[in-house]
Amino acid sequence: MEHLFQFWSQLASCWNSLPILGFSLTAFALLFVFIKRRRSWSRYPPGPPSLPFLGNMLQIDFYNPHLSFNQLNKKFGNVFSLQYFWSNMVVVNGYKAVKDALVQKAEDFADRPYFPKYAHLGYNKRSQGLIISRYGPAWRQQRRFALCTLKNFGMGKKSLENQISQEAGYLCSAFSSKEGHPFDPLFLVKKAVSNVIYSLTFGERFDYDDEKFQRLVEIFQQSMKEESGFLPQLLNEVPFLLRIPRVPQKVFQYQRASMSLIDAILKKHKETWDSTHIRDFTDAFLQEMEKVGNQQDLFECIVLCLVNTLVKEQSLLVPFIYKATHMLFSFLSFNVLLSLVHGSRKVHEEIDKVIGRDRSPNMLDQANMPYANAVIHEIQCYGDIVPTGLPHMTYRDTELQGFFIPKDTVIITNLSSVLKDETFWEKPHQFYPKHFLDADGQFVKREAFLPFSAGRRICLGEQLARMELFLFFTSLLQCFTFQVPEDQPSPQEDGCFAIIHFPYPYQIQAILR
Ligand code: HEM
Repeated sequence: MEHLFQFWSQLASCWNSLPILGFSLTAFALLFVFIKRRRSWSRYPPGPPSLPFLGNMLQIDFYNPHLSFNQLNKKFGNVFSLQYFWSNMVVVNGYKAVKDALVQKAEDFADRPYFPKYAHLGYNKRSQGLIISRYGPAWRQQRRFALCTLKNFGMGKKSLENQISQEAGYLCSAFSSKEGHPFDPLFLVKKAVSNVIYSLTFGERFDYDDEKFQRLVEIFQQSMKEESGFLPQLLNEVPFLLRIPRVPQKVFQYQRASMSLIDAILKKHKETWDSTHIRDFTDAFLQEMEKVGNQQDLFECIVLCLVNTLVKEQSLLVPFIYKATHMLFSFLSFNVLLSLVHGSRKVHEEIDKVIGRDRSPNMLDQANMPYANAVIHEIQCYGDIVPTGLPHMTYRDTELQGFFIPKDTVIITNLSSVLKDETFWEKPHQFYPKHFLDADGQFVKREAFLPFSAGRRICLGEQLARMELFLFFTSLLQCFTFQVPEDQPSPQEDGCFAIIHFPYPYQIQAILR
């Protein structure tokens, strides 16, 4: 009985001290987390000192950010940090570090930052469309839908190959109509690649001199330019500035105009839409929306972002169209430019041997054309089409190359530093197709060839892009020899930057072979 009493009194005293015990345990746990966090932060990547409020904004050339990053890379190593106002940013450089991030730790680096400027333009906050969508169910659903629909409309198949070959034929006719006189090829090339994406998306191609088409192409081009420079970064990081009357209208006028144009096309599509006859990507998209709208519980995020208003519909379409066309446009304009500067005799010889002059190139020819294939790959390295990739964000706290990177840190994968990584490429700063040829002149794949990025967010249009690159490239060089007009300077090989790297305007003569 005495023992029982003792037991009860001990239990009661413990019970009384429980709050103290609980408090001590919580304090201990918090201290432990604090010390652990401090230790982790001590392993945060190094970076240049930053100014209060502005951070490192004044140290970056926003018209050539990859060049600024390359300089900082030399000083601070492959993984360094920057401060954009109050956002933490880490720049990852070189093949090894980029591969570690995007492939080895694929999910940790798969998120995208939130862009207030796009929300202001009318994109949905939770899912701003496939390219800029946050990592999660809405992104997964959109990616699956886009891939599946692109395949249904011929990506990787003969039907799309024929369509691209036909467009390449139209481009060659437009070039030959210049009858060897000097002209700027950029606008024609832009129209040709735009047509491939537009026919996939809207089911129609335009004549090159169609006024509506000219305006559409011009507006998309200007929209890309609106994304570069200091001001858009400032508006993104200090979003209350977007509330100042007329500021967003002025800064993003072309993006707004492009949305209105697509609005009109979508409206027309809706009027003629027939669920039993899906003509193009937009029809498939409208069908998906109807399906999703009827099954609210299925894809909650997609419903949020896609159903009801036309502006929300564009979340998927607008970035998809203009980013994709501009990447292809940039490649092809560099293609003409580099053939011009570095000569194309060996490609001509290979085309004559494998394809001849009487039929159009097709994708089966690629296996027998190692030199042309090597040149196409080298143009992508040398042209550096998407030098800083698209921004990623860490999905959780993670480690990279021994550094601690907290959740929600903006990550820039400096693809330029991968395509010009001195530890992987023999002559990274020269146009050198031998990077992709072995000693017997056969084509070899190189692991540091990542123009389409890697991992979860790898370019969705890679297959389509590769098909277009090969068919346009071989069709143009089958028909023409390019030369610089006598009174013109040789074109500049470097380009201007607006997320994507474009060549400066240049003049050529396309001489029929
Ligand atoms: C030469 C042509 C092209 C190049 C060099 C290129 C390159 C890239 C790069 C570097 C990214 C960023 C990947 C990342 O975030 O890590 C990307 C994303 C993307 N690209 Fe391309 N691209 C090209 C053409 C295309 C085409 C033709 C399409 C459309 C069919 C397309 C659709 C996309 C989409 C939808 C994404 C976003 C993927 C996602 O976030 O899940 N691209 N591309």
